[in-house]
Amino acid sequence: MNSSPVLQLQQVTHQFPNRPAPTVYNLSLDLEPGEILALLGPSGCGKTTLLRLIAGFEQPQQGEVAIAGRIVANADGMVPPEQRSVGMVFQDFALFPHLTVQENIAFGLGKGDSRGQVSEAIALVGLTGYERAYPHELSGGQQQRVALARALAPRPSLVLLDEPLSNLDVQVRLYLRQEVRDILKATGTTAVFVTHDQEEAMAIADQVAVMRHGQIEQQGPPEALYRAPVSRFVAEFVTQANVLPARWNGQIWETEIGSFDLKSSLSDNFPAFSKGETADLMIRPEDIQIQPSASGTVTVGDRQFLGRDYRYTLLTPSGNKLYARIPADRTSSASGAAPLPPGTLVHLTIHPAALKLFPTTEDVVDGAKGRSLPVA
Ligand SMILES: Nc1ncnc2c1ncn2[C@@H]1O[C@H](COP(=O)(O)OP(=O)(O)OP(=O)(O)O)[C@@H](O)[C@H]1O
Repeated sequence: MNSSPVLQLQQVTHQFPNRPAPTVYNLSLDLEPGEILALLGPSGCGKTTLLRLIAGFEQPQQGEVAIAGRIVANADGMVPPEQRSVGMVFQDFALFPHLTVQENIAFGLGKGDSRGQVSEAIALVGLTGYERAYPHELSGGQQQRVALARALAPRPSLVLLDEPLSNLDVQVRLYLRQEVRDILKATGTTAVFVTHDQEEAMAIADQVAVMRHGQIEQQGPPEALYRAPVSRFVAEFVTQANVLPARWNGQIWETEIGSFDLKSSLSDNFPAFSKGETADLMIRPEDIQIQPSASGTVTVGDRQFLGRDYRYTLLTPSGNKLYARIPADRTSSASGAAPLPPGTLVHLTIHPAALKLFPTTEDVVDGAKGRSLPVA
């Protein structure tokens, strides 16, 4: 089996003429055959621009893009999109309204392609029987399946999907997530898709690349990003972790909610610290356990029922917020943990092995600002 990368980017840089800084900067990545890669990151980090560089709608000023072993773009020139063996799926479906399902799918096929490829692609996305329907006669989810069938029908080396589910209702998104993954896997398709939804990225992709300021901050399987985020940014973006300041007292890390021995959770490249220094402590919402306690210093601010679990908003003595996710089946009679009404004083239990420490940074994920907590 040929295991050379289907997609290879080497030190790719792209800057729009009217922008003060590159949108994609010195970015390298490899994608193996049959793998699905999610480009995940906040608005404006360069995800779509990177996808357009791969598709051939933008040309890099530096570096090189190769698809199926062929260089398709560098600073000297580029192969046009239609000659890259790449299928595209867009957020707005981009179907031709005056063409039927089968005509839309046949549109991208060359002369040498068979009619059988159209019916094969229609069957693949579960739309057999809808061949003669027009896009306006289909639901949003069905239209996006037509777009996926159209992208897959020519059997491209690579399929690129730009926020393919973001125009759909939440229910449709949830089942189409699984369907898209199943279809890509069934056909052994190598794919890159853009999303700013971390749950979607984790659900669909084999590899997730978290982008920030035009670079990949971390790339790996979803589990690796979740368990071992390399930075506070990745931790907050991927796990929506709580972050609070911790101070090294020479022996232990002190925080507003307790002290922790963090020897096992310090990353190898963490700089040496001296007494009194502070760092950012990451606590994942699912690693917090709460018990009602009259001597507790943290108060339940709010409680939301999310089906399988409760999401508690906890207020620290200084009034800042921490989020905890507690399984809903852990009833108060069994463990005293849930459901607790707002106003309850609680004691927190957090296993130190689940914690991570990062160098203090001000540059946090949008929307996560203002969550920092003072050290007691
Ligand atoms: N054609 C363009 N000309 C100038 N600047 C552009 C152009 N396209 C994108 N940009 C800028 O490049 C930056 C990255 O845009 P891009 O669309 O790649 O981000 P993104 O991560 O996909 O964001 P979003 O999730 O909001 O779609 C933004 O600051 C954007 O304004």
